[in-house]
Amino acid sequence: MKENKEIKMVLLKKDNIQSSYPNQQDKNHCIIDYSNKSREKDQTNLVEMDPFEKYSKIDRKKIFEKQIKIEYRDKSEDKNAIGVSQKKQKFEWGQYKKLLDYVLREKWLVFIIYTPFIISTASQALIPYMVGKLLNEVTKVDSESNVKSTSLILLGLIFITCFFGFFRALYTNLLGSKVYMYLKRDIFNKFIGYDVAFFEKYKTGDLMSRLSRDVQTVKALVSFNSNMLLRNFLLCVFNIIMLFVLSWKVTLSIIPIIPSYYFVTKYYSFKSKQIEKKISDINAASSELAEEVFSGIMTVKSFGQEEYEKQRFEKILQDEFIENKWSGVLNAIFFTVSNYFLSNIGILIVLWYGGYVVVNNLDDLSSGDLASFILYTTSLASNSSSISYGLGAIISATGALERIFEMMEYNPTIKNDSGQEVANITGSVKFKNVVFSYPSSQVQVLNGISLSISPGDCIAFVGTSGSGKSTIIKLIERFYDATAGKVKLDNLNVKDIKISSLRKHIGLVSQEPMLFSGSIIDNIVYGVEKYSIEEVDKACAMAGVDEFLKDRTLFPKGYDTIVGERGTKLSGGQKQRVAIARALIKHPQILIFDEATSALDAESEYLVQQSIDSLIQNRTMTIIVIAHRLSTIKNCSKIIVMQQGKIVESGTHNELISMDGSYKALVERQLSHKI
Ligand SMILES: Nc1ncnc2c1ncn2[C@@H]1O[C@H](COP(=O)(O)OP(=O)(O)OP(=O)(O)O)[C@@H](O)[C@H]1O
Repeated sequence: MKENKEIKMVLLKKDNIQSSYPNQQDKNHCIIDYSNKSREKDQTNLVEMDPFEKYSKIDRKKIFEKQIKIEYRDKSEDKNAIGVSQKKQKFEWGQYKKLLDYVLREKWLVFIIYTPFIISTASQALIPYMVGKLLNEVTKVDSESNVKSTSLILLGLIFITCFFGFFRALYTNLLGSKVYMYLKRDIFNKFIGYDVAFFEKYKTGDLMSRLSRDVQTVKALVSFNSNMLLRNFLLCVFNIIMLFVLSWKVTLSIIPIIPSYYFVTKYYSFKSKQIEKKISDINAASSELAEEVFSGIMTVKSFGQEEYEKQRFEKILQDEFIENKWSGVLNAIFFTVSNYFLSNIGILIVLWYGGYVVVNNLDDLSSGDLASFILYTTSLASNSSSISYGLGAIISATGALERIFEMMEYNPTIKNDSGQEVANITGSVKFKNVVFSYPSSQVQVLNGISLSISPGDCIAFVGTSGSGKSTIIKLIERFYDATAGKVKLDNLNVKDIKISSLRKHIGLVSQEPMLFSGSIIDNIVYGVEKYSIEEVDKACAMAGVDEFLKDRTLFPKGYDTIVGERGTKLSGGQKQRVAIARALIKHPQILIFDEATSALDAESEYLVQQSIDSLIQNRTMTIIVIAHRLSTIKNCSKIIVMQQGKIVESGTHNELISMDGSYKALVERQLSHKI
């Protein structure tokens, strides 16, 4: 690890910084991932830079005061180090083959789209030609009947273009919406089935982007961009043919304009993509800040930090404004050059040289043909610039597809569909020499845990913070697999039990109860297919929900009271009691309380504690508790004391007190602090 004094010596191109983030285990240790490839190639292009300018959450003041250590990681050779979103995007056929599978689920629609597509494109291509023909007729004397018939043909072409164009647009949008629905459904269904490690590997923001922005990009590709690209390409080819047919001499005179159009548009889309990327990064930073501030509004207010947060937001807004300003400048330049300058210059050349050709009879070109020629020229210009737009859209869609399919092809270590169904269990749990490290870290969190819990036991885990108590629960629930050793339920290795079957027998009440928006009863019967109202009443009575629901002035709708988003309309204690009722209605053989009262105030803690204590005393299932309350711990058949991933003591309350060890110290500390 390099010390901060080196920070100013780091010479890196801005684009070479991949990410900078604090180490999860140690906030005073920060990691900067960078790619060093271009260092050898182009030393002159390197600049001394501040690697933290990307609005990372790292406290910059602390960095420069050298309170934080910086570790640089050269990721040049590490292909997986760069998130897909940061890879250079290019066309990849493999991704499109996967997308094609989705598109071809609607074979008939694809077939239907291409019929109106071909007809509308062909008729549109003929319109400029017929305009020229009409002009020729108009300029002829005594040719009224031809004017009429030519006008009718032109009208017919316009009608055909509109009619079939409408159906083309309608069906391509329908196809795009269907692919969008299939893809979004598959993404959600895949994600929800993945193991917990997946949700640690990818940030929630990334998952949300796959489901929103990326699928939207793919939808735009299917419903619009791919179709338009093909249409523009066909029109370009047709325009060029028509220009040569009308007059190869005048065509040669405007040839230099066509590539100019193409290159101006290409440069514009390249530059605007760069600016868009910056704007989108800044935008993400502002959303992140707003989300953080609004979700932690109590803390912000209690520390009186409203002004500070306003300033942080203002700084981001200013940066966003500058980038938006540049985007505006770029747009103004582009539209002036392409729409005003190049197109008008093109028309001028055609009229000037074409007029000269017509007047001097240098080619077989009439004034009507000249009008067709101008229309084909402008059509060619706009179609060729649309092609480079379309190509840009395809490249962005490639990136989106790559990100989507990378996550959809994630291979979870814990699979939902393997293992056997277990209809009934007695509720015994065994750990045999269990060793465990979290997938995201090398640190060994459990070091050879062996324990045995008999059916109907009440076991309490106590110990210092970070000693591994909650980790044990996660292994019983099989959120993770033990790195070594065995976790057994009723003498069956949990790895051999089907996940849904395993979790059906376990009721978990965690520290922060997660309620879903909906009514109280919706939350209680969450995940239960069949229930009777008597069962709900019984679970509510055992959990103490009936205690607060009795108050009809506060809860006039009883079970049907809407709890609000994440249960915000209920107090912490009320939410926790609903969570207990939710665990009980499953009739679990193993009931787990993981610090169920620690996030509550004293009054709520007392009420929830009463429910837990009575459940323990009248228990009909195995109960596992992580708690610091002496009353709860005392009533358990066994207390396991943990320290640094190891069991250091175990026994009943009285046995442990007589051992005069860690447990006794813990109890004394608790009594002296009246915890
Ligand atoms: N998802 C995770 N990824 C990496 N490390 C983790 C993860 N969750 C917990 N840890 C680490 O595992 C260790 C044990 O954590 P655990 O939550 O089991 O402790 P605990 O005894 O329940 O603590 P507390 O009483 O404070 O809740 C801690 O050092 C913690 O930093």
